[in-house]
Amino acid sequence: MEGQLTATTTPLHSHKLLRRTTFNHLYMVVYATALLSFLYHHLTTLLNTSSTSYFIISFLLLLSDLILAFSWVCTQSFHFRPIRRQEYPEKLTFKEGKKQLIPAVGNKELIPAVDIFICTADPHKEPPIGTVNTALSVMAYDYWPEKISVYVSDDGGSQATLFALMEAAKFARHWLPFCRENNVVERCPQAYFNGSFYPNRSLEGDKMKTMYESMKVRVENAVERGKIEEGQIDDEEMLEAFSKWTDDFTRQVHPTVIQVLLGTMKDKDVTGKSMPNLIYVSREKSKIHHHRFKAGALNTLVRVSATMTNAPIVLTLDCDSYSNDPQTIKRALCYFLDPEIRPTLAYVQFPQIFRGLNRGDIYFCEHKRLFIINPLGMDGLYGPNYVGTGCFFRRRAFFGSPSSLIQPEIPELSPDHAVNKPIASLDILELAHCVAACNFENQEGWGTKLGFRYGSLVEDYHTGYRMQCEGWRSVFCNPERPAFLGDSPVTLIDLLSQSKRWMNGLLDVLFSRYSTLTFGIQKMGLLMSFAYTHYTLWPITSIPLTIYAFIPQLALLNGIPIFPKISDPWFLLYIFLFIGANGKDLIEYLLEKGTFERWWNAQRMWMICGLSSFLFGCIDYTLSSLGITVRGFDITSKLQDDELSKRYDQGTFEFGVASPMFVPMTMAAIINLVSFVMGLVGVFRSGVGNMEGLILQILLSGFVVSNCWPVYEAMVFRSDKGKMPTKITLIAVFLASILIVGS
Ligand SMILES: O=c1ccn([C@@H]2O[C@H](COP(=O)(O)OP(=O)(O)O[C@H]3O[C@H](CO)[C@@H](O)[C@H](O)[C@H]3O)[C@@H](O)[C@H]2O)c(=O)[nH]1
Ligand SMILES: [Mn+2]
Repeated sequence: MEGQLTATTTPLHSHKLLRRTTFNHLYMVVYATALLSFLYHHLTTLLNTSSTSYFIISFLLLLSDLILAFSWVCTQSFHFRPIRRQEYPEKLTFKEGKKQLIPAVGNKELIPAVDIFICTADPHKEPPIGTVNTALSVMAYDYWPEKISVYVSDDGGSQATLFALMEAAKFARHWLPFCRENNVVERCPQAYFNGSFYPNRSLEGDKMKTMYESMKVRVENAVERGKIEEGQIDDEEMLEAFSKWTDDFTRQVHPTVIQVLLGTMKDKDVTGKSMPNLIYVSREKSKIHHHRFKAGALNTLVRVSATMTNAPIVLTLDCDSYSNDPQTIKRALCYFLDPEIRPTLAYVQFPQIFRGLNRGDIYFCEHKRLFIINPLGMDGLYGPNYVGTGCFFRRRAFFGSPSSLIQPEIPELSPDHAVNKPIASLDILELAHCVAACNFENQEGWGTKLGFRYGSLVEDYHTGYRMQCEGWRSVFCNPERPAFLGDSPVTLIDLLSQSKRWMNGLLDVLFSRYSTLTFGIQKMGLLMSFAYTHYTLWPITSIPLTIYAFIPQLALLNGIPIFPKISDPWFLLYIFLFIGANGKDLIEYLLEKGTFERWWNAQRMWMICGLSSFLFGCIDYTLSSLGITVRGFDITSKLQDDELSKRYDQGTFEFGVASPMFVPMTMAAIINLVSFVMGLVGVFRSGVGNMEGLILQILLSGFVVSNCWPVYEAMVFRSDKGKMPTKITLIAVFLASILIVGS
């Protein structure tokens, strides 16, 4: 369709500095001064110690505090110039026909097409019905359907996923007009039929619901059987597609499968209107070529989509992040169409927001800092980091810096190439297969200079970072109504495995030649590179967290005072630093619509991760760097069983499996309890006066104990499947006793 989008009145967006900024600056000065005096005090203590054990303890504490202090310095980047944006999609108007006069205000633009990438990788951990819902929710965007193409990348190479998308294509013919005609806001069918929107029931709605439910059953059955039998398919073309799953077709080794399920030129919905394109892509896999996980999948989609539609705007989504607002494309366009920011704008990132979190969000899946607070801060600098899903890119950004376009190996892949053949034509399909093959990337470029970057398990963070180093900028778009909703882990081990993978990926970047501390500083200056460094330091904070979880407590048990006495003025400084950091954090959390309960759980998860996923991430990274182990991308499960969901909804921690990651935290729980109790006993026996030097250590143990409540519960009081496995408890008790006796 020809036509133009115009902004009738400018501007399409605005932003303002957050009111808290002045306070932030003031706080920075005060806290930094306190921190400096604290480190000075530390150093003098260290230099004045005579005994060796005392020296070792002081040294470890100084090391911890230096790491924490540097991490604090890095976080200040987020508070330096935080901004909040607003966009006005209603100001985008549309004029049909090329010749029509367009009001001479604002900018004129041909309606940009959008290629939407959805990644899935495992039909068992990521049920295809979820992918179907995500695909349907974006196909139903309030946008010109012929301008939308949805590409689903299936790294699981699963017949069930292809089958599910075939079903989605059929259902879409009814669903899209239904949404349009009824002005449905909730365009993800599962969410619509479950949610609070469905009460306006209608005959038509009920019919849709029945249709949806029966599709769901067919899809789930297909997953269960794992194979599609001939009888289930009547379409010739589809039969041919399924025939690619020969006996030697495995997830790790198989040819490319590309199937156009809907083509906008030929397929119409039940009311006769055009449909978006829907394309299934399972790239070739072989044992000789590394597939580069998600980044590899996305680069394949960049190329395949270039041959088929080559839209200037690309949206990346994980299979679980469905669209929650049909206006989202227009919202993103408010930035992409602005001529002022356009030349360097690489991407518009929406926050990751999760559905179904329990009230207290016990595992801190919400990641309010990562997904909301910090991006607001980076937005006032060069823009937020890319978080893997819910992000609109300008295709051009995959091909070199804003000032120098890197031409890909064939002209058809270039961002300015115009596709002028129908997507299902033989030429196009042949080329699409060629660029999806494993050996296509043998040439230099992809993953280093072109497309999504390789070399880190957090391809999202790495890609956004490298683009910003090249001179690209980004925008954080955080509308009132969440644009996307996703799934989060519901068991502790899932969360920790995810977090461990992230830590591995962050270390990949920290120790690469593109390190945020060297390359980053050169390319982007201190503020931006410190913002990025804040993340690469996450795994490293396991060092101070581990030291603080054991050393002061063991010293307390041995009656060794390591912090200032109550009567010492330095005591107040310690208290101030603790309360200052936590208090500021809490205020910020509450200002961004958080609750105290969630904040408390967030700081608890920080401790838990510090003693598990951060620590094991570092170990994992070291082992694999030495070539001892091989790392992979453990996909986060998006499944939930009923009993498990019930425990999760009640806010009960799920341990259940005997993972080594639970050992250090369980040991810490035990040691802190013992030292806290012994400390209190000491105070009762000999009075506060004689224990003056140990009070801070007792308080610290008490604080850890109050955070460890779920661990005690899981060790002692629970009998359900999610309790702490006895094996872990025994190992932890054994190791903790050795530490106590040996110290
Ligand atoms: O070889 C792979 C591995 C994963 N994926 C897809 O990657 C996405 C993210 O995987 P998930 O297991 O959900 O990881 P999370 O840790 O929950 O994801 C976060 O962190 C990832 C980086 O580690 C980012 O890619 C994600 O966008 C971000 O949401 C999913 O859609 C997967 O299907 C692939 O396509 N191929
Ligand atoms: Mn995920």
